[in-house]
Amino acid sequence: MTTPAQLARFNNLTLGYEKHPAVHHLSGDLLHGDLLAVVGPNGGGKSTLLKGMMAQLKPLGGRIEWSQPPQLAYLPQRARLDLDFPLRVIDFVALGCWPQVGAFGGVRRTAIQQVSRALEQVGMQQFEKRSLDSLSGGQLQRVLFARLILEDAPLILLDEPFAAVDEATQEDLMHLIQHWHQQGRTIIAVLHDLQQVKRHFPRCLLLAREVLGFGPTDQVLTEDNLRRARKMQVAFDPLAPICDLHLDEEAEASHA
Ligand SMILES: Nc1ncnc2c1ncn2[C@@H]1O[C@H](COP(=O)(O)OP(=O)(O)OP(=O)(O)O)[C@@H](O)[C@H]1O
Repeated sequence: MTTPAQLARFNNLTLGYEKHPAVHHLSGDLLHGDLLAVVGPNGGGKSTLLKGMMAQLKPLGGRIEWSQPPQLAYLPQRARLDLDFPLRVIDFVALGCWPQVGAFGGVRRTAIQQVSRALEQVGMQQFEKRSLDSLSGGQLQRVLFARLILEDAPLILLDEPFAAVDEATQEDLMHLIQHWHQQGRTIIAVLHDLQQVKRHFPRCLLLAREVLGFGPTDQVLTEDNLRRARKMQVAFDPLAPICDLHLDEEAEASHA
């Protein structure tokens, strides 16, 4: 059961691949209107957690209890995106409002102004007619954020939104995230810049397969916790012992 303040509850959640946990026994709450950073070493399970939240991965153990079915928008890691095709910026961003306007007809009529406004918000109004594959990395990231604006989701998951993005672009995109937060949306961002997390994110999850801290950022990003995070061996090891819980049975029970 969740309380009204909770959007979701991680209940002893274990996620992984071929029964080897990548996120191990996570418990804690995601609150409505949270601005939560997920930090930790490479391979620590941050992207895996987002995949679990999107139900792309079924829990090996435990569960995520949602207060209501989640309506979410997702920004994947840029390295995982293959946008090397000649789609125009305007058409790509318009895909963000596909669910509202339906597949046929309406896009041009109803969405064109919204698309222009979103591109203006990210400073890309001059680029409407350009093809995606002609954009620089930072410009592409702005366009991806414009599409998130159109998706208009109450829960937004961002996987390394500032990777390989210059300072000015980071600042602009951070403003947009703060704007979303002020609108009452819930935002979870996977980040590596701890100073940025301390400055802008009130809550934080430190993940190195195990949960090393989950709560107010100043209580999570302590020297002690960060030292422990650095020491964690988080490489995926196919020979590592499988979690000693009866994971299958537990997952079965949680889905019953
Ligand atoms: N499809 C997969 N099959 C097997 N193992 C995987 C798969 N995807 C991820 N892993 C492993 O799960 C572990 C967690 O990966 P994940 O991508 O969640 O880490 P991360 O914290 O997001 O890392 P990074 O900071 O490097 O992006 C890693 O050891 C990774 O190799």
